[in-house]
Amino acid sequence: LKLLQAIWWKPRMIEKKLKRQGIHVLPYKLLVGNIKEMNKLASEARSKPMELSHDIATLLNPMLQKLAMTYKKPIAIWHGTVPCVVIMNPKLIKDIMTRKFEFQKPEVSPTMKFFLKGLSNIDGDKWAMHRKIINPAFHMEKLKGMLPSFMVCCEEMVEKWDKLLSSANSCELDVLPEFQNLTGDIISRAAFGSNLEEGRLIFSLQREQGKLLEQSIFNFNSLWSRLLPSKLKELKEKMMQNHQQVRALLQGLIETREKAILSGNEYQNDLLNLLLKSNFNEAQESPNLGMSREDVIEECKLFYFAGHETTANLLTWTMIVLSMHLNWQEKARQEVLDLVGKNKPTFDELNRMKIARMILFEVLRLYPPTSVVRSIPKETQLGEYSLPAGVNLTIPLYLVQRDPELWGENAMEFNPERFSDGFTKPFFSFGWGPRICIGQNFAMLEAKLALAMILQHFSFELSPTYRHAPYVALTLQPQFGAQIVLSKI
Ligand code: HEM
Repeated sequence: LKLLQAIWWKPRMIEKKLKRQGIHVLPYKLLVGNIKEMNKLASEARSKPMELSHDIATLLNPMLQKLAMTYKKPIAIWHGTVPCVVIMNPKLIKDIMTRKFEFQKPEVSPTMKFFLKGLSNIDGDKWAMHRKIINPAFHMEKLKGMLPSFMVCCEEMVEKWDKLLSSANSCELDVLPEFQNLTGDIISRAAFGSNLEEGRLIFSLQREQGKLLEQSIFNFNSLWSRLLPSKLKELKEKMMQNHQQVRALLQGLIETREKAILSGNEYQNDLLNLLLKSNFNEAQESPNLGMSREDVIEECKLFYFAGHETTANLLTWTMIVLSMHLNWQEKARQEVLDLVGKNKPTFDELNRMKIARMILFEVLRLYPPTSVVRSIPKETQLGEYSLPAGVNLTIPLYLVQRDPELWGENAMEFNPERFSDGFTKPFFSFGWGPRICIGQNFAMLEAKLALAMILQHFSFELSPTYRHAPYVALTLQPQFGAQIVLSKI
């Protein structure tokens, strides 16, 4: 009876409640919901070659795109037995993202829950305390102190690319793995600058952990693996080994740093140090406040997951888009050369790079690395809708930020001028409200620096081997890589 209730009766009841409020609900299909047909339509769309355009929603999720264009109100689709209400209205989106205690992070698989416990996956008072402690580490003046670390990593990448061009005028390069290495290295240095070797080891283990987690989600969702759990068990054992190794390394680092802070022996201002100092200050106010050592370990691990792939994708799409729009590549290069010539850009000079900033925001509008999802543990009012408990809310940023009603008839076009006066339209690529991305200034600074240094040294265009195929694999990536032809300037 319980099973029947979960897979048939409850979905039926929710469907009725949603329909009564004028929400268009796709018919519920026992157990699988609409996932199967959604995936089928997406793989059909992907099997055809796509022209070089920014109209990518038809490729990412053709079913959702059609529904969103047909029904201007919220619609609901089924992820298995879970109803997902798709929200496109910016007023409702801001409301959801502002009411942080009512609209919470959704339940993830038990494996994800065990291995990812940091800021982005916690709620309530614990989240508020962690956010307060971590915030100071990402303040602008702290980021300014991290710029030399960012610079070293970018210089290493530019030197490597220079060497590739030492015997030829141009060369082809898939920039996606290049930027994954760059942002991984930057976050290692920024987080554990004074213990770089351990930092790199921690993050290479985290990288492997990320891949295993991705596989575990796939396996967890597949019915066969749940019936034959040996594959899942193997994955979990490997993940557990990595988890313990990372924990031991971080514990050692934290103990040494804590001793140094207490004895007044300052380390340089990397993220770990800033976090520990802020935690000490919090604990001094009251012994009940402050994060435990376990919490600090989890937050350090999260920096890597949250900050590495997202920024690598931003840089990758920027290279692709600037190869499609050579006039903007030239404008951005001119700005960099006018401001700094071939010198290393300073923090203030980077802040003055307006065209680079406009380009990065326009790329983030069209190619947001993630979408946002929330759950509601109890019946909740949202605008005119009363949403029943158990419903998830999905905000597909790649659709919202292409909506012609919000962004104008030319919403599909790449036009960085939209951001010449800052944010005049609803822009959610870094989230919104109290849970807005804590690392957004960090990401923008590293992306701007990397872009400026690339523009100083190279011109680039798309390789004939590049196939435009945006694809969601946890984050939005080019499915077959980002092959670019680089030439030296
Ligand atoms: C282009 C790069 C990035 C993008 C597009 C991005 C996007 C986002 C978005 C959309 C959220 C909100 C998710 C939600 O509300 O469900 C978020 C949260 C978060 N991001 Fe980023 N992010 C980027 C880079 C970074 C970096 C570099 C770091 C750290 C070094 C970082 C750390 C975090 C953390 C810890 C959260 C959780 C905040 C909270 O829940 O309070 N992100 N990010």
